[in-house]
Amino acid sequence: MQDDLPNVFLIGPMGAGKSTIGRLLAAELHREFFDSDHEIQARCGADIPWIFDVEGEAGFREREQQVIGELTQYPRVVMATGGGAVMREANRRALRERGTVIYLYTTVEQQLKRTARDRNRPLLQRDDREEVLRTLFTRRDPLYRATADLVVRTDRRGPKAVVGEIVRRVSRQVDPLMSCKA
Ligand SMILES: Nc1ncnc2c1ncn2[C@@H]1O[C@H](COP(=O)(O)OP(=O)(O)OP(=O)(O)O)[C@@H](O)[C@H]1O
Ligand SMILES: O=C(O)C1=C[C@@H](O)[C@@H](O)[C@H](O)C1
Ligand SMILES: [Mg+2]
Repeated sequence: MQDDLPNVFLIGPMGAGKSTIGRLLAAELHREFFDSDHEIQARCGADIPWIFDVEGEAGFREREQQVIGELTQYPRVVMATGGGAVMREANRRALRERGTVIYLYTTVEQQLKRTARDRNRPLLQRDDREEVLRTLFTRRDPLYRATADLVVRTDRRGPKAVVGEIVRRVSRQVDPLMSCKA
């Protein structure tokens, strides 16, 4: 596998597949994998619902900015971010300046299916989940697009096929002639 690729940062909404695809992509590229949500929980010694309960969403966003600010400085990593990471300008800037940013796009219908039984996403622990996801999509989709170098759909194919597309498209960005090679 080509070894001169930049850091790869995955952004997108809850259930887009950032954590799932990020882990597979890192294995494919022989890169270290970080997940900012996991890192926040490990450092805090508590899960995300607990942080939201005790510190509020604002407390969680502070922790998230700290973690993204640090992890984006590592070389040669793949990092999955949380769905709301793009809400802060400092995060958008760190991601854009320090790697290739990929927006994993999916539909609200897929998000609903993929997060149906989950209890670890505090923003979705309510009856009007569909409305919440649609509101977040309207607010955040322009920010995902403004931050990303590439948009990759995850609603029509499984994680392995998505990883294949990411590797092909990121490689092409690094070496545009690759698309002409056999
Ligand atoms: N391309 C895909 N096709 C089908 N299912 C998928 C795909 N990608 C992820 N999933 C499934 O969707 C669920 C949510 O995926 P994942 O946790 O990776 O999302 P996420 O983007 O990291 O969400 P969050 O922002 O909340 O951390 C998982 O059960 C995963 O197996
Ligand atoms: O979309 C969001 O705001 C969130 C997504 C998750 O990845 C977590 O970062 C947290 O549940 C908040
Ligand atoms: Mg995740």
